[in-house]
Amino acid sequence: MHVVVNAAMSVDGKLSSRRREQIAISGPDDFDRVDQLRADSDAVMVGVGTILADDPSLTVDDADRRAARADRGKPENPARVVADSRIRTPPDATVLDGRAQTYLLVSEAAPPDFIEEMEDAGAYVIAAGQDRVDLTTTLAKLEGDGIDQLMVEGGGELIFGLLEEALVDELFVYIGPKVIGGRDAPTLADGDGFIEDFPEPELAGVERLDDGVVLHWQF
Ligand SMILES: NC(=O)C1=CN([C@@H]2O[C@H](COP(=O)(O)OP(=O)(O)OC[C@H]3O[C@@H](n4cnc5c(N)ncnc54)[C@H](O)[C@@H]3O)[C@@H](O)[C@H]2O)C=CC1
Ligand SMILES: Nc1nc(O)c(N)c(N[C@@H]2O[C@H](COP(=O)(O)O)[C@@H](O)[C@H]2O)n1
Repeated sequence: MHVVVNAAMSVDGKLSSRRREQIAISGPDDFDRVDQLRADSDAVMVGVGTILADDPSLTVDDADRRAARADRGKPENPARVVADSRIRTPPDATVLDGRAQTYLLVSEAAPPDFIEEMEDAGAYVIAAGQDRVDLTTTLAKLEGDGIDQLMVEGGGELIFGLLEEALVDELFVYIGPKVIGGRDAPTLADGDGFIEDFPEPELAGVERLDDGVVLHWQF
């Protein structure tokens, strides 16, 4: 499986403010680039923190891109994947609207009645890991289901979890003209942080876009 992480961050590395509400960091050209990345992917993944904060659709906006996917024999939209250890995804979340297949990755600690509720809402549930999702195992199961190209849109906890398990192949970071600040605001990679063996990706590209810049890193 090839894993591509994409996120937009402020000048000071924040994905949002301490209120964890969605903030417009990038502009229309960057959203178009992100839409193309979605269209090129078999699935788009987020953590449940992003579901609760943003309620994203994770679908492809551009009708031509959806049609091009259908011409290639693929579903119009990539599958959606949510890492949600104990199931906090609301049954009325937009990712469960039936516009694409949705996988919920949960841990063994997920309450069985919640699992049933999610399955009733149309999600395909994959469980691995004691207290939090075992990302290596669950991504391998997704690959077994035909997901070869996985795009990850955040947030910071999930991105760190993937980096920690050396599961990231590429990272696109849009840096927009805003300073958000705040010690409790989410950053690109949260979790416990590294204290040694820091991942050291190579810079593969730099592009000016909207009023900011996209950095492309390869691991
Ligand atoms: N600017 C941008 O591009 C984006 C910004 N955001 C922002 O990020 C914030 C949400 O990010 P976070 O709170 O960090 O939540 P998150 O979206 O990273 O989700 C974290 C949750 O994922 C689940 N998880 C399960 N297994 C895990 C594992 N092995 N490793 C890590 N997480 C695991 C846990 O339930 C954990 O609480 C919101 O404020 C949202 O607006 C989110 C996506 C993109
Ligand atoms: N690329 C980008 N730029 C920004 O300025 C952002 N705030 C975000 N946020 C993420 O974009 C996703 C929106 O999804 P839908 O369009 O609703 O499908 C979501 O994951 C946000 O967290 N991204």
